[in-house]
Amino acid sequence: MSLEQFFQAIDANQDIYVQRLKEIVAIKSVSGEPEHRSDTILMGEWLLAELERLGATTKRVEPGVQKVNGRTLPLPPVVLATYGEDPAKKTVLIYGHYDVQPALKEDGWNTDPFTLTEDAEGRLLGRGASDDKGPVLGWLCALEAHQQLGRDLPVNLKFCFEGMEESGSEGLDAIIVREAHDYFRGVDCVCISDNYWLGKTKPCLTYGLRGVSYFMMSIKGPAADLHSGVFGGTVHEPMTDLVHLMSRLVDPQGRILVPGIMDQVAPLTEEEQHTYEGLEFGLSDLRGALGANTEIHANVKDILMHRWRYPSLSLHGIEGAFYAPGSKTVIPANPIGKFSIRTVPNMEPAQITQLVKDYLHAEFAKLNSKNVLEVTCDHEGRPWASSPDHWNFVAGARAVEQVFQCKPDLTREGGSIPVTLTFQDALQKNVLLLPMGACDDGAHSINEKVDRRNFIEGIKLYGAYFHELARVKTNE
Ligand SMILES: C[C@H](N)C(=O)N[C@@H](Cc1c[nH]cn1)C(=O)O
Ligand SMILES: [Zn+2]
Ligand SMILES: [Zn+2]
Repeated sequence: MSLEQFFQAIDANQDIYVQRLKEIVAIKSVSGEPEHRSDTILMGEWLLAELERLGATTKRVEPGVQKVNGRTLPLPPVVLATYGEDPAKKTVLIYGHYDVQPALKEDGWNTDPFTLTEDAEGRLLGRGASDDKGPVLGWLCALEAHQQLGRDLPVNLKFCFEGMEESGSEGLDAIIVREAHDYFRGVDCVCISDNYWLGKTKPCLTYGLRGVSYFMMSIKGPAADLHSGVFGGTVHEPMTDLVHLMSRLVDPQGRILVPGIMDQVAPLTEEEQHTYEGLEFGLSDLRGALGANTEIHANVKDILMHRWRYPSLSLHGIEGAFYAPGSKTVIPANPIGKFSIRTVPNMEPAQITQLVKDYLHAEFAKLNSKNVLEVTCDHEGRPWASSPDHWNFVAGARAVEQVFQCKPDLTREGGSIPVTLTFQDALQKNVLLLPMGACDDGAHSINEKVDRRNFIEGIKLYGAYFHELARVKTNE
């Protein structure tokens, strides 16, 4: 089949695809919120039904249960599917996630986060539009378009879609390891579309990710919240201890204050130095995505190195503290500070957790507080760094050239998709990250969007990738 015909079909169907994206953005699959667990499961079921409609053989895998604040919640299903089993064709495994980050209109969204809304610039606004419902749906649209044109897919497909990626991918690693020589037998390469272009115009292929270790720091004091007029000045206030400890984690220049962390970072090699050259990325791209001029580093190379190859520590929030409008005079009894460390090669998650715990307990001891500190690591995912020389990347680059008439940038990513390393290790196959979204999509933020252009050209890219995979020589 000429790719031109396929591209025309995607253009002709684009409104149907956008409508379908609207349908799934409306499913509030927020994995981190127990009240949306049933919606998250529903989203998994939507995918199972859609895959079956497209003629795939599906398998629903239950990862088990999760304990949240004393409640036992079922984990959303891992959706596995197979489409085509022709031994003469290569088999590519596609991974994506159907859960999303929390979103409230009151956070500052201009539109309802769960109603996909297109603005005058062709931005499709809605939670998950870019991360990761747009890409997940995109793969299925590329498959459907082939069927509508009466064309065979040039590759066999396997799918693995999970519903807990935004909450530590609980249960997934064990399933991948278990299925590596069973359901995933015969897989030749893996492709994940769950990150973003460096800028707004040029596509990229991605060969590295940072890991993430997510911490909860609880300070327990009085049995219940207190009246600050009655008790203020007479008790050790948990918030005072917590805010002090949180201020000891990272300085305003982004330097991590926990001793020993930077010692583990892989040294910078001459070869790596060159990977920051010639990329289509400038300060204006960063500022555009930030919506501000608040960058720490002055030049592009430093910015990218601090996103890709150095760790960072971010403070996310405080649970159990007063945050509503008004001026409630309360002393919170048990606030929980949340922060995470983005990890890089050669950091070892277990050692990082120990360093953080030891440091925070030592700092807490200096306060002579009678409150009780507990530090836990909620989830940890390892960093991943690969090489873009594999034929899987060659196929990805050729697909980019077919759709965008340019060579892709080769990038690493500051975010984390811990399952990438699991696939690479358990299957012993190459993993390519092939993003659909742009740098300013606002994933995890308010007003998340995917541009109509990225969504539609992204579907073309996935189809072109299937064809280039079929064509590429495995020794290229
Ligand atoms: C890059 C990917 N789309 C993503 O957003 N991953 C999350 C994974 C995560 C880990 N803990 C919570 N979410 C991320 O990088 O934050
Ligand atoms: Zn995400
Ligand atoms: Zn994602």
